[in-house]
Amino acid sequence: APGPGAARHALDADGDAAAWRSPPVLPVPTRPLPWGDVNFLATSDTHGWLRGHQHNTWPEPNYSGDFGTFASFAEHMRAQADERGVDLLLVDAGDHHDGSGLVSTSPASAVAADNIFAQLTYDVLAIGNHELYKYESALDVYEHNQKGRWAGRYLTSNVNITVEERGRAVSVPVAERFAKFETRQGRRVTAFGVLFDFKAHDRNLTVQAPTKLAREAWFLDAIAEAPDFFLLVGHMPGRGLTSEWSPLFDAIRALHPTVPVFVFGGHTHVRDCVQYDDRSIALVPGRYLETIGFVSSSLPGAEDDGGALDMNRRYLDANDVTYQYHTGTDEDTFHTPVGRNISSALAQLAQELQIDIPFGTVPHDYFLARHPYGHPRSVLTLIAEKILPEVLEDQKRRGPRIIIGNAGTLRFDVFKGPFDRNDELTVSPFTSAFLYTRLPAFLATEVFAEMNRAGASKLLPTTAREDVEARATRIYNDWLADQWDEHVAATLLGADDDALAFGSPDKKPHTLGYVTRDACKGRGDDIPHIPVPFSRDQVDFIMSPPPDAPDDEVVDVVVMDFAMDDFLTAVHTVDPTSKLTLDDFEPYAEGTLVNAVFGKYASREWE
Ligand SMILES: O=c1ccn([C@@H]2O[C@H](COP(=O)(O)O)[C@@H](O)[C@H]2O)c(=O)[nH]1
Repeated sequence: APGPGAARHALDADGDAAAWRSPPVLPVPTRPLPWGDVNFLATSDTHGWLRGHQHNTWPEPNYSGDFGTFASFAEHMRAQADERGVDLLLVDAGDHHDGSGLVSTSPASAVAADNIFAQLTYDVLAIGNHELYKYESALDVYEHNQKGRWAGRYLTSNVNITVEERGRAVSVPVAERFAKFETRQGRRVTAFGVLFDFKAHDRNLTVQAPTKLAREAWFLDAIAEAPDFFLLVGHMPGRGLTSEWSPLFDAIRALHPTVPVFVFGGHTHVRDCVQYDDRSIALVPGRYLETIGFVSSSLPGAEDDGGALDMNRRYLDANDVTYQYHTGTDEDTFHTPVGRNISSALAQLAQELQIDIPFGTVPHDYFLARHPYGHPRSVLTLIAEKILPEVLEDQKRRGPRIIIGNAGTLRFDVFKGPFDRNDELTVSPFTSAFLYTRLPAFLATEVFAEMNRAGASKLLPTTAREDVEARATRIYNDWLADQWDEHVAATLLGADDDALAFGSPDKKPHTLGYVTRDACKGRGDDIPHIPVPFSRDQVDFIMSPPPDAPDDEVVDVVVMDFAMDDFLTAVHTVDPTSKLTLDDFEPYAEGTLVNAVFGKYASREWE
């Protein structure tokens, strides 16, 4: 049976009552978790998906558990850990903001959603880049931390905020810089919370590069004494050339060659795992409350020979079938009071925000990345060719125009069936506005091509590493593309997907989902899946169809404000003599933000 969230749109998939009567059947896990002396449950990049995934188009049902059922799961897991005499810690690597109606309706709704999030006790949390695009978001984290929302466990080792204290502006850590605490089994932990060297943050916020953090006197002081293990939670990738963990890890290893180090990353939205050495493990637990990461490890005994520890990981699909299998519970015994409270608080918040009222009914699925840009069922094509040209209206400017925006503003698929404000904010949560200038049509088209050639600058975790696979969206897309290409190649070769079948024909995958290849031993995915189709032909920027005007005609060129710096850079690359600056732009369709264009279109075209 699907989780509670799946029911809401049970009519969506086929638009008839049959879908309601036969909700998707989820596969049951078959491998118990490999518990160790210390165990972790990890989330990251939840982006407000606290009500779980509510549509029936696959692979959505895999992720139908809401944050309340996750809380019930975590509580049962904690109780199991106590019974076994081992530790279980909960960690989260940031990016709570931007992504659903709960967190993206307004700053106040994001605060309310985070207050519900905080009903589940976490051991360590870190901040993400989406908490820093707007000063107010970071200020909220700062103020609620001061009021004890996360009980001293929200760690911002390298992120400061400028606030007013006694009439003076001072730069202070957004929350705690580090934490030292004891687990329930009495193990001493030293923990940090780190963000990658993020540049696109708002004013009055500071992010220190992890390389610099690793040289800070306070950091060296904090790691001087050996704990039973180090816990590094942070919003950055776990491995590859992009990994920014190495300076911190190296600083720890220089002092403590054998103390276990557990790293929990995020930002890239992938499932990933690597061991830096045989006493450390780094895990990235996906995105959007789709995946719960599980890590377990043996710990050195009294007579430590310094040898390898037994470290394991598992990626759990976030649904009630998974949760009940791994806790030996059933529908009657699974839900805990905290879990139920969280689920009903989320439902009540959604009701108050009025995000479940449909604008219209989508005739068929549109996918963010299953089709190439230009395909009629691509969300990118939909917004560029249909939605923006139709709903972006400026009463004073009726002439020909070209509209350019960043594809990163679009975050999810649009599914067949009722389309409501929650769906709208899910696909496009950002409050980007539109500005226009006047340029020859051919120049705008060339600038658009140059923007895609250069790529979106704001995706770079570090500007110094432009030439590597450092773009978070690219890492996620490449990960999906590799899964799909491998599946297609295997199918063409006539292989029977044995690699995915967990060695047994009756366990052959039959549902779409993630098929993870990472750098840790054994199989990470709890459930074997068939990968989701993916097209590599994606773009960083989208453009409306050029107007029916001569190439050299000067037209309105409308640009989404978030893409403005990349637009101006591209203008000066294409035409080095251009003097165009931001001052040459005026507001266009004032008051229309990108997070409201889908709803407008749905009310008109999908009613
Ligand atoms: O106002 C905004 C803020 C961000 N974006 C885009 O979001 C992604 C980054 O998101 P991650 O979840 O951290 O990967 C990037 O594509 C930004 O361009 C935006 O469009 N508008």
